Amino acid sequence: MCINGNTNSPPYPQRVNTEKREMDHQTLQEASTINVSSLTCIDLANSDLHQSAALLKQACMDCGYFYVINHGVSEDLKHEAFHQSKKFFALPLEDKMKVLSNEMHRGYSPAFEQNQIHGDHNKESFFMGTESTKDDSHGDNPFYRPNTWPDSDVLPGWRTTMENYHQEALRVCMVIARILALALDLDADYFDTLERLGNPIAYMRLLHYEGISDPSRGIYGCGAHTDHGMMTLIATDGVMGLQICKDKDVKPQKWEYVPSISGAYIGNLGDVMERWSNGLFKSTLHRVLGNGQDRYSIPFFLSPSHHCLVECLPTCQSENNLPKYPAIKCSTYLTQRYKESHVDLSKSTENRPR
Ligand SMILES: O=C(O)CCC(=O)C(=O)O
Ligand SMILES: [Fe+2]
Repeated sequence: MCINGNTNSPPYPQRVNTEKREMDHQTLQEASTINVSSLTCIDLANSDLHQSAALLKQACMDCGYFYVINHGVSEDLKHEAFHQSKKFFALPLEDKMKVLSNEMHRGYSPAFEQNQIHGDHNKESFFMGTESTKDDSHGDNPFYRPNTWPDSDVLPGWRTTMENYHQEALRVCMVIARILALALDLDADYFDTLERLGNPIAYMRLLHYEGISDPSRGIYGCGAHTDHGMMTLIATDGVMGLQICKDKDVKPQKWEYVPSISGAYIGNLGDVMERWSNGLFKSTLHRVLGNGQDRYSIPFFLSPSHHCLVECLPTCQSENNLPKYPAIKCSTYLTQRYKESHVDLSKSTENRPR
């Protein structure tokens, strides 16, 4: 399941046990027909960055999905984030509705939100972004706003846990961004500039899937989509559900499960990265199926700064390979993609990138 290309490391120790646990978890009827994807492991402790870059490049050209190990996020913090997430979703609906998603799309969204166009989504979620006030340098920009938090009397420590986790996930993404730069024949710090990842748009979403999907009726945990930003870092509670479709044009579509590996993140690229790389790196179609049991996950979505001009990277074009996508400001692109994937019931012009 995990192809660990780092020949200096021992095989990833959790591999066998985790696979068994995942298969125990999945309760779908036809286990023998389940396709499970093999993904590359990127080891962030590998000091040979060029070796990691070569591995990541192959993974990004193939499907843009990979595992991330030795990322340095403590298991305690991750565990605490899931624990607090479960506590929030276990609150009575009326308590959760007190932090209903605001016009900035931060806060709680109940299951079967009525504005998604890729099927009904049988999941509830809580969205938060980089904490920012109107008075700081971002002014009125909708991508940088204050978050909505549950009452600290009801959930003590909740906000601190989520802010710490957000900060750690961002740190990991910044490390991956350096390896991505090398994989694209750029300097390692190419994405680190103020315009690119200096003030990134960094959202995190707590998700609770309620277990039931019925694709024949258009009901999914999460319908087929690509992520809009640069990259996503996903932690799950280990319950199977995430599937990828490497070639969306092949009919019938072939879906492969991406199992979680204990201690590892699942990383994937989004559409901004596909545009930047002129289509060399893939933003792959994915969805989540319910399999009869609750599932919790925490995806973290990284996009460049709102004013970053997303245009074909210098190393991804030539006389024979001209830019395929017009240059576009990051905030314009994310707003446009959000509108395309949601029916505007709220009349809100603001954005919530995925
Ligand atoms: O829950 C997951 O595993 C993936 C969620 C996802 O794809 C998304 O929220 O964009
Ligand atoms: Fe996604």
